[in-house]
Amino acid sequence: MLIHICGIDGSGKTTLIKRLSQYYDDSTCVELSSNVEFVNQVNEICKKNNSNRWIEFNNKFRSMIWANEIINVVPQINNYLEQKKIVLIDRYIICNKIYSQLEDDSPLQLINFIHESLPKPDFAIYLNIDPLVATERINNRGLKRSPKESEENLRKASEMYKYELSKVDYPVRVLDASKAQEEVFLEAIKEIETQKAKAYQKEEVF
Ligand SMILES: Nc1ncnc2c1ncn2[C@@H]1O[C@H](COP(=O)(O)OP(=O)(O)OP(=O)(O)O)[C@@H](O)[C@H]1O
Ligand SMILES: Cc1cn([C@H]2C[C@H](O)[C@@H](COP(=O)(O)O)O2)c(=O)[nH]c1=O
Repeated sequence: MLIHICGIDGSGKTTLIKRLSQYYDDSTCVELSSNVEFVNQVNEICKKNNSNRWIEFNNKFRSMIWANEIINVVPQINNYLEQKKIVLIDRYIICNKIYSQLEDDSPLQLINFIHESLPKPDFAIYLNIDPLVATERINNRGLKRSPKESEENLRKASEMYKYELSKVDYPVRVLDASKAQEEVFLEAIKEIETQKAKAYQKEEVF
């Protein structure tokens, strides 16, 4: 079962995925990390030249780097799905679609073609949060903020998530991510159990 945990930055995706993967023995989280070395090197080179990757790479190019990350984890996802694991993933199709259009809303056909070739999530959990609350959390985290975490971008991404998720042909459960971590976690479990029961019923029929 492939579950896409999504939401704007600071909505609590990493926190929730970590808890769910500890709770479910038969789960695994798929991390996108194959280009990390490349991105770090680009950052270093840019820094030496008083620049940064957001100046040097346009939005579409950065999105292709992340699309490539997704392509690279597909064999891993398929392998886990064959083993009947619960696969938890963040930064998947919808996320890539949104960030590819955040600063430049012209569509990039290639991104859509890539997305069509990827394993479809069985369902998504959307962590809904006011961008202001997300901003506070990001600030409290104490890490350097990426340009895409500006309040304006969070607001835009929040609207885009709602629009994109309204178009998908798989179930989407919207959770109130401003609630306490424990509550969000329990509601996510409830949803996973519901979807597991439905999937089980389907298997029984066929
Ligand atoms: N329900 C919650 N209530 C309060 N704080 C939370 C909650 N969930 C997560 N946090 C805190 O908010 C911060 C952001 O959470 P987290 O890193 O999980 O979000 P994220 O969606 O993965 O962000 P990003 O996309 O930027 O990586 C962390 O400091 C985390 O401890
Ligand atoms: C463009 C884009 C970004 N992301 C996510 C992945 C990383 O956490 C950050 C960093 O992005 P940056 O543009 O390189 O600063 O954003 C993503 O998931 N999908 C994308 O298309």
